[in-house]
Amino acid sequence: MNTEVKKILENFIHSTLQKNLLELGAIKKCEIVNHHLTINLTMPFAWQSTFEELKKITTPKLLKLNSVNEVDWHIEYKIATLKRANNQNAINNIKNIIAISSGKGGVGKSSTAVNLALALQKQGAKVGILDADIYGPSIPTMLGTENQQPLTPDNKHMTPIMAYGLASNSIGYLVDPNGAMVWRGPMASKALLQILQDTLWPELDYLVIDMPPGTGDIQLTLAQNIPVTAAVIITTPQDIALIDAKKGITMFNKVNIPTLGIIENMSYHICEHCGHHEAIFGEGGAKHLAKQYQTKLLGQIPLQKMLRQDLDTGKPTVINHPDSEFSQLYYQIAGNIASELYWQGEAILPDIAFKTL
Ligand SMILES: Nc1ncnc2c1ncn2[C@@H]1O[C@H](COP(=O)(O)OP(=O)(O)OP(=O)(O)O)[C@@H](O)[C@H]1O
Repeated sequence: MNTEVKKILENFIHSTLQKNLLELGAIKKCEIVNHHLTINLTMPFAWQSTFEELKKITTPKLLKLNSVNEVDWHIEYKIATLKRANNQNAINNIKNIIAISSGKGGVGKSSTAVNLALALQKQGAKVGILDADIYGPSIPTMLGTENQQPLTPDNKHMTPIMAYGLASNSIGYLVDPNGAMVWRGPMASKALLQILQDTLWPELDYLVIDMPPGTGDIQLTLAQNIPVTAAVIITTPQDIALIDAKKGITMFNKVNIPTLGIIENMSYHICEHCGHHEAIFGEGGAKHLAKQYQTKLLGQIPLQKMLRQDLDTGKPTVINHPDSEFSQLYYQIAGNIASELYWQGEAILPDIAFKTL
């Protein structure tokens, strides 16, 4: 590799990189032919927006070199399969499972889960979402798929419902909304595990699971029995939500599932008229909580009418307003999640993780 090019690539520093691109082994080709530089990268975690930054920052530097007058960038993803908590068996075709959880209902767990799943996809990954929220399965409405039902080609397995490239399954596709509310205890956790296992998931780098809110028996049984890689806790800034978020972290600790971090939703309100930011539910709580439990504050999402309106029409903001500042926030948080998962985890061979039906 040309030493000057190498130096420029080595010097690219970013919060998603704990090693530089060369140490990570991400540069698969770096070749100059007739002043034409070709750089091929292979990344083990979803990284598309940082790749765009890399190009923007380093291309002008590379073009200043005498030996280069054109730069051609390529990226491909071979997302690493990371060791699951408690060495559980993998679900067929799924590399990594991320549980999105909240100690308390109504904090925006499902809204965040669906936008993050779509944002992970935009970051270059193959993604699915499982709505395990038995109390109020809202993902079908948020994806605009509430009138669809999974097919059962062999009367045992289900084909997931595809929406915006996401593979989804939900208890909401299978029972009517009123029926879902009466599910209790072992029956609910058993049904959810069955949905997870009996869905014919396509090959997925990440499956996002929208967990039922709370920290009771159902949540504990699920956390224990799903081969989760790591959990993310959603909270709002109110004291009451933060107290419950603590219970969530404690629950995951109890079953040895690492908490990747906390996302604070409805963090502040942006005035539609003057753009003023107001922390109506209080300030600093999630940051303090993350510090106290030695985990990260992965991001803060404002209270914003557009986020709710987009979900109500079945087109989450990441799809309906992909260039908005709110979508940028979701991309950033998704990038943080993918990189944190990789750096905190231990890569294992995918063929060990995969089992056949
Ligand atoms: N940042 C936000 N700005 C505006 N509205 C939001 C925001 N986050 C969530 N909402 C709205 O708040 C309501 C509750 O959100 P959501 O269903 O995601 O919460 P939840 O924690 O999953 O709830 P439950 O525990 O009942 O399943 C929804 O109408 C959603 O559109």
